[in-house]
Amino acid sequence: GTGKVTATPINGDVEYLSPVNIGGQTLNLDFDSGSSDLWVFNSQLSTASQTGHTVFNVAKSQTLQMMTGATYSISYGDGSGSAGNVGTDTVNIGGATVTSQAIELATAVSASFVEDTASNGLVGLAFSKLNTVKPTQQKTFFDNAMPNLAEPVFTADLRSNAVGAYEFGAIDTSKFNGTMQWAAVNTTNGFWQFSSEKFQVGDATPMAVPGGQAIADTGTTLMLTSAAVVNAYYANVQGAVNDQQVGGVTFPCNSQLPDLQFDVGGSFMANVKGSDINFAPVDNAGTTCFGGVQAIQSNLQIYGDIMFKSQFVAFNGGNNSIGMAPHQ
Ligand SMILES: CC[C@H](C)[C@H](NC(=O)C[C@H](O)[C@H](CC1CCCCC1)NC(=O)CCNC(=O)[C@H](Cc1ccccc1)NC(=O)N1CCC(N)CC1)C(=O)NCc1cnc(C)nc1N
Repeated sequence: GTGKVTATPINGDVEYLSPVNIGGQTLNLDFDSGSSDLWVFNSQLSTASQTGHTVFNVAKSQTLQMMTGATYSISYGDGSGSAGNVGTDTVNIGGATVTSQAIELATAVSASFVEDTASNGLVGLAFSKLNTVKPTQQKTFFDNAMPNLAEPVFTADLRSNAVGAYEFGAIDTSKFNGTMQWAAVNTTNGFWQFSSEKFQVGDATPMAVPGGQAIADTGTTLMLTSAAVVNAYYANVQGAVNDQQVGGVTFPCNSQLPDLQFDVGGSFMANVKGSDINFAPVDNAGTTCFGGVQAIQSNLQIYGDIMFKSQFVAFNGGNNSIGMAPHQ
């Protein structure tokens, strides 16, 4: 079978939310190809933590079965996290259904999750080896769904300030231009990781990237790479400054940002449109804007939503590869 759901950008493309049906109850969740836990806001949480959220009511599901003694605890790159207990239930994502999916039921969530009332949890779509359930690690929705999918794939069609889609089991060729190009994924770290050894602005000399590895992460808002690449890119932008106050590079909102190409698997260069690198204004007047490409101190670069807004991406769990093509 196949399954398709909308991916709706929230608060200026900070994240994308999709409807998921769990035991008959529908919640808007954040699909995250950078982690492997499916966890939800639920009726076990304190009333304070539930404020403003749609929660999964554990009493109302006819099919929820608690997993005795199972717990989870996860922390994310931005310092947020959640923890709780675990059950299994039927999960239906746009028609793709798993009858006994591990559902992680938060009994504690960090403040940033409480404040982000649009999101009621995450669907982890990285590799199951990263799942945090103890004592028995659980499988992701994609791993469980794969045997019944028409093709062992899911795709991310994320749009700038417009509704896009996640699809399981098929690659909709009407959603991208030209031929999709593929690269091998290294699953050692549990991420959708591929080699990405260089960047290029226009027809300037390509810039090498130390470590030369990247992950495709729908759960990260920005595109995070080496400081050297960031500085070389914004050297092309009049008035760009590294503003510690704001926490990264800003520039005049009316700047003409150049496109940025990045290497995928050493086999092709994919393009990020300059317009997608203008992430958002930092001031009310909208004169100074925050860059979508920012520096990270890590030998693993993180290509987040900024990249997905320029590239239609296919994740192939059958042969562990990643496909990219410019959006239609
Ligand atoms: C099993 C763990 C799993 C693999 C985990 N994976 C990740 O952290 C990557 C994953 O994709 C997570 C998924 C996020 C988590 C927060 C909620 C939204 C989804 N991504 C990140 O943490 C990347 C950094 N965060 C982000 O990109 C958040 C995402 C967000 C969006 C909306 C609301 C709130 C947060 N957005 C921002 O920081 N910004 C948006 C606004 C802008 N003005 C600034 C940048 C990990 O590596 N954890 C190890 C880890 C733990 N602790 C730390 C400190 N670092 C770590 N790497």
